[in-house]
Parts: sequence; structure tokens; C-alpha cells
Amino acid sequence: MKGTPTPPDPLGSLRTAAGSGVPEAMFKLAVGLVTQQRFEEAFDLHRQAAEAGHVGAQIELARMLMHGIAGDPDPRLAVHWLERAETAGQPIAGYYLAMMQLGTVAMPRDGLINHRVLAAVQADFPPAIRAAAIHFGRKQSDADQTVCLQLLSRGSNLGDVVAAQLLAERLQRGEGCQPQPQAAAQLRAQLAAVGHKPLPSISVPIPPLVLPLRESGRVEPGVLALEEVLQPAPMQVMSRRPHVMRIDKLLSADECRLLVAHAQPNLRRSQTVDPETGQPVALEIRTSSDASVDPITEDLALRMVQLRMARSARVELSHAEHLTVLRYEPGEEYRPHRDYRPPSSIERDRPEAGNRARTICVYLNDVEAGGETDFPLAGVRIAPVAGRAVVFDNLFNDGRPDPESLHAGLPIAHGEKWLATLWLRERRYRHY
Ligand SMILES: O=C(O)CCC(=O)C(=O)O
Ligand SMILES: [Fe+2]
Repeated sequence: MKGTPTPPDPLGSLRTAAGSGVPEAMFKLAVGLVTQQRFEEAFDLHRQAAEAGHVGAQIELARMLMHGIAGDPDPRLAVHWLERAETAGQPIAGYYLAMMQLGTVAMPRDGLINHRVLAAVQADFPPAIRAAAIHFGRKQSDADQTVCLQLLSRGSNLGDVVAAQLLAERLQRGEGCQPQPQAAAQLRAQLAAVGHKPLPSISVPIPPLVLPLRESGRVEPGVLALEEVLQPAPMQVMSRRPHVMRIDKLLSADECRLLVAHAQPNLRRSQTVDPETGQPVALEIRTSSDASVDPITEDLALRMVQLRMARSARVELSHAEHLTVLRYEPGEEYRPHRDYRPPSSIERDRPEAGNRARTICVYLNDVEAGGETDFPLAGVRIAPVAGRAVVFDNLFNDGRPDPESLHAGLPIAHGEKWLATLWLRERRYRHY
């Protein structure tokens, strides 16, 4: 039959080698099939290569299992494969285990997290370097600040764009170092050349650290102690009914910048759940743009920030929906609304997790004018200040919706407002 000739199969030679059971060929073919979105075939090949002892395939198989690509999520089986790869000497497997440990669903959150992250840093894995840099950047001592900068430049030299963005901000402002505007400008020019917009101006004083004391009775500088994230930050009650709280300096400048950097390339016009149909639609009630963190692109640093937020709201990370980062420009707002969802919308998105019990929002920058979060029935209005969080209950303790949780993001008068929102369900929402 005449017609268009069949295009040559770019994976052809790999198929031959994979067909004769060469693990490296099966792995490479699977990676190629993933880029063509042929997930079932890829999963099968990764599984065969993993069983033959290929550590790369063990990790990729585990990642597919974590996210439920080509089947239902199976975090426990993912742990099994990651542990095998880690035992075979692959520290990147340990990094993914540490990510899972933070959620405590499939693994306990124990001291191995620090060992694992450190090993991945030593193996030059950029996402581990970025998370460690941000961790050290929260500590006040000069030694820790220097480690933060060293790690950011190491990440940046390895091609990590976010590390480069964070480094440029620190060099520009002289955070943890002398101001180096020329070096910052050079870095920013390189970033602009590959399409990265400059970050908004963000500044948060480093908060005093409430660290669990080590055996020596003090916290050694230069020591990775990621359990710091678990220390609940002091909060101020703004209203008892409805229950509204405020936490200042919850996130550091690096953490705020990280969230903006992650969201900025993916912003779209915000959508709101239509109360009639439960479907997401663009409505005048909410005119911002936003981007939510896709679990597949979620890295350790992003997970640490979300754990800090959930922990401060006294809720398990696994109860959190995916983090949403919002940007409001002048005139944009989120008119008075409540965060609990109509039953029709809950039914479409993990009904077993229940409704949105609490919300935590963190302001990621200072707004020139406007943009307060207003609770009209509580008579409370919270000014957007970088790093500050507002936490509020949407339900009563017995699970009934609290109509007094009504709140609004007031219109921006000048400047722009960046905000990160985590909606926390009554029960577990995430797989790990
Ligand atoms: O923009 C604000 O201050 C409030 C945001 C909000 O209500 C939400 O994200 O649910
Ligand atoms: Fe809200």
C-alpha cells in the first residue's frame, strides 16, 4: 500500500539490545519511552532492568511508583527499590528516601534523613545541594551563612538555575557576604539569556533559631540538622472565633525566593471552584495568577518548606493539598470567600481526605500598598510582610464548616503580592 513511509524508530537499536535482555539498554529505552509518554511500556522495562540490578532503573521505577505513573501509587514498593539502590551505593536513592521520610506515610522521619541528604550533597546532586544551602541559610552564624553561599555557588556551577537565582539575590544584597553587585549582575544576565525573569525584591531578617540541642548542649555550625524544620514557630492568636493566627518570619528570604522561582515560569490565570458544579473556572472573584507545585517536580527544598508550613499549622504534611503560589498585580484580588469546598468538589478530589480543615498562607514579598488578608467577621486584617504566615480554621472541631472563616485577599494598590497557600485536609491527602 502506498502512503507516507513509516518514520524510522529513533529507539530502534535500543529495542534490539533491550530485547536480548541488556539492563542498560532496557533502562535507556524506558527513559526514551517516558519522553514519548509511553508509561506502561517504560514501567515494564524499568522493572525488568531493576530486577537485573540496574540502580538507575531501580530509582526511576521507584519514582513511577511514588507518583502512580502507569498504575496506582505504591510508596512502600518505591521504598523497597530505593533501599536496594541505596544499598548498592547510589546516594541519589537516599535523597528520594529522605523526601519520603519527611511525609512519614511510608517511612519514619528519623535521623537517617541528615545522613542521606549529606551523602547526596557529597555526590554533587543539585537538588540536595539546594536544600542544604537553604537549610544553612536559615542559621545566623557566619560559618553557616558561608556554607550556604558555598553550596549555592556549587549548585549554580553544576547548572542549577534556582541555586543561581538565590545566589544572585544574596550577592546583590550582601546576605552572608559582602555585597557583590557586579557578580550578581553577571549571574542575572546569564539567567536572563536563558529566559529567566528577575525575582521580586524579597528580604526577611534571619529569625532566631529554636534548634533541638545536640548532646554537646549546643548547635555546631556547619552541621546539617534538618529536624530544625519540625520546631513549631511561635504564633500569635489574632481571633478565637473564627480562629485566626499569625506567625512572623516563618519562611526565610531564600525559601520565599525558592517558591517564587519555582512558580514564576508556570503562572496561569487563577481558577476557582464553581459552587454550583464543583468544576474549576476563572471567575471575577479571584483575579490573580497562580501555579501549583506538581508532585513530580517537587524537590527536597520545596518539601521542606511545605513541611515547615504544615508543621506550623499543627497538621501532618500528608494532609496537605499541593502547594499553590499566587501572584497578584495591581487591582487583582481574591474577594470574600471561604476555603471549605462544596461536596461536589470534594467528591472529585480525594473524598477520603475530607474537607479543608485549615489553611496556611505565607506572604513571599512585601507589598507596597494593599493586598492585606481580611477577615471581615473577625475584624482582623493582616498586612502582607515577606515570610509572615496566616493560619486559620475553615471547619469547627467536629468537621462542620465555619461560615465565619470568611476572608479576602484585598486588591493590590501598588506593587505586586506573592503568596503561597497550603490547604490542609481533615485526613491524609498525599500518598507519601
Ligand atoms: O490573598 C490572600 O491574602 C488570601 C488568599 C486566600 O484566601 C487563599 O489562597 O485561599
Ligand atoms: Fe482563601
